[in-house]
Amino acid sequence: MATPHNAAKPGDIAKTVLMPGDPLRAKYIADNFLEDVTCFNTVRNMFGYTGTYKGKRVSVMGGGMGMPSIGIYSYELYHFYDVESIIRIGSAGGIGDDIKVRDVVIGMGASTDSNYAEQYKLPGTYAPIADFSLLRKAVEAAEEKNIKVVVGNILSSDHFYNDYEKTNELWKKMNIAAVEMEAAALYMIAARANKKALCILTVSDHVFTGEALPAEERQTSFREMMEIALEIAD
Ligand SMILES: O=P(O)(O)O[C@H]1O[C@H](CO)[C@@H](O)[C@H]1O
Ligand SMILES: O=c1cc[nH]c(=O)[nH]1
Repeated sequence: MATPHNAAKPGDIAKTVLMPGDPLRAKYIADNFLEDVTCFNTVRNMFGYTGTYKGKRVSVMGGGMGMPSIGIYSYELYHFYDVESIIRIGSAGGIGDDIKVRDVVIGMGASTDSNYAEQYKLPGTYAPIADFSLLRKAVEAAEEKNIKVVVGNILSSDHFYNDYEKTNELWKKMNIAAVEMEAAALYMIAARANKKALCILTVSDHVFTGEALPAEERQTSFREMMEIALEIAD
């Protein structure tokens, strides 16, 4: 039962899928953390793998950049492949003054400048939030591993390059910790499907200070976030 974007057959994908934006980060996780790995998707090079982590069956698949992209992949995983939980693991730009490069940020809520919620025809403003059980497990796993995490409101933006330079200052006034581009849509799709989602981020650069992770450090700095996500997969 393939979809236009996923060649997996029924049963190929585990109940929990870790979803980085970059498909090569999915491959990195499969190569470095999983055992008995099989590749279930290469359509559009959006690699997807299933393997085991400490004996647990878990999948990892790229989700692409932006809400339309993660919207397609997460919708298909929830609705056509019986996936229960998607844990996005991504990079983010720091916004809060107390946020530093390499910090791990968990999106309890995901504010957005996107109109992704328009499709639901709601008579008000929807607040996209993480699944509490996944959020709690992630915080507990981080505590056990002595990893400091910031839990708060993140911004899922349609714009990596924004023409209006005051935008991030306005979001900062509302106590937004960091900016990325997918979590709000993922949280909405999960809610609508009655499934679970969480977004864990590593700060790769800071929007105001200009501090940035060197390219070669990105993979290793993302390790803590990957380990938290793998621990809570069930
Ligand atoms: O590192 P990933 O998961 O791709 O996430 C962030 O990086 C991309 C922008 O460079 C956007 O997808 C943003 O959300
Ligand atoms: O979406 C993103 C990701 C990393 N850094 C940013 O500034 N934005």
